[in-house]
Amino acid sequence: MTTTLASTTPTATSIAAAAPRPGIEPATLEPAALARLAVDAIASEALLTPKPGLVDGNGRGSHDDMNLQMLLRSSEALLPTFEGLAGLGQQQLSRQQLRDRVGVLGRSGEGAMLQATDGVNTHRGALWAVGLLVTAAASSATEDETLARAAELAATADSAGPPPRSSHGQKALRAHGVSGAVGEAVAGFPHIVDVALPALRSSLGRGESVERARLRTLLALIATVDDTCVLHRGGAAGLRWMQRSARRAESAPDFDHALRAFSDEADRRRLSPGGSADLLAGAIFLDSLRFHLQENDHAHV
Ligand SMILES: CC(C)(COP(=O)(O)OP(=O)(O)OC[C@H]1O[C@@H](n2cnc3c(N)ncnc32)[C@H](O[C@H]2O[C@H](COP(=O)(O)OP(=O)(O)OP(=O)(O)O)[C@@H](O)[C@H]2O)[C@@H]1O)[C@@H](O)C(=O)NCCC(=O)NCCS
Ligand SMILES: Nc1ncnc2[nH]cnc12
Repeated sequence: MTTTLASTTPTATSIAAAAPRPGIEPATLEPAALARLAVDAIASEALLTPKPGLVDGNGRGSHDDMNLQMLLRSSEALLPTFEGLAGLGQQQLSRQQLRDRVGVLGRSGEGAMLQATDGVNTHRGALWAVGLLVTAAASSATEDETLARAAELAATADSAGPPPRSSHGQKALRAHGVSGAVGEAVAGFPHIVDVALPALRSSLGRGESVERARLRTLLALIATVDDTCVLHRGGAAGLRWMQRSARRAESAPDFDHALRAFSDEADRRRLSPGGSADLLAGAIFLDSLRFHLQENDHAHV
């Protein structure tokens, strides 16, 4: 049985009321519905405000070459790629065949993103993380299975791929010995599983708003991720400052004031936690998947 996506917007109360359940069935969602959830997750991250160093509803953060409209255009441009990835995930292919076809589609998605942004790298990391999760979710019965399949896909060599390019991430990886976007995926997205989803769900469980829960989740990620975007611009000292500031803001008595101050200072220092933003989108995607499946499930009771 396949289910199309109900056009419902999660509210704090409805999400908090939905207890985790084993045995949910992502594989019953149509590729188009999975793709819409993926794009919505990436767009929700962009719209979340205020964020330290990142583009948000207040402005460009520490990015001279991006703005919110560009990020929203870029998210929407990824819709056909996500739908194609979910379709691939549902085909009977060997692991290697699937990896190679995902690589081809992922690179063409990067092309669509760059066309929508006149060449600016807005969402390479989001396409990588959420693309793997969408592919995996299309044929998985639980959240754990989705994460395990995504990790397996990331760990499989892309035999159709070009030689690795010299990206900011590659340079940070060499200079600082961190594992970056690839290491995160191969390890099964530990920052989504152990940091982001617990932060998101515990905040929602306490009755906080969806927006507050996502801001707390972003801070929890910034405090722990070795973000190659921060390393590229600020080196090890920049990363240490970013992580310490996120921890302080997270536990400050006046959360809104502390987050605003952190955001202003990160903008001023020109530091941007783009990797944490992408992992937040991944966590929102997984959580929204669970929410919609529960909604659909309840509708059938
Ligand atoms: C395998 C790929 C990820 C490519 O690998 P590559 O080594 O080229 O990529 P990296 O640079 O290492 O990382 C890619 C992006 O991942 C985000 N990221 C950073 N750290 C982490 C982390 N610890 N965990 C998870 N994710 C992380 C980050 O993306 C965000 O930052 C982008 C802006 O970055 P950049 O342009 O470098 O920096 P700016 O500050 O904007 O530049 P300046 O203004 O200073 O000039 C932004 O896009 C955010 O998304 C990293 O950039 C993968 O892409 C790949 O192989 N693709 C091939 C196709 C494929 O197989 N796809 C499969 C799935 S679809
Ligand atoms: N909100 C954002 N601002 C800048 N870069 C990003 N990469 C992913 N999300 C981003």
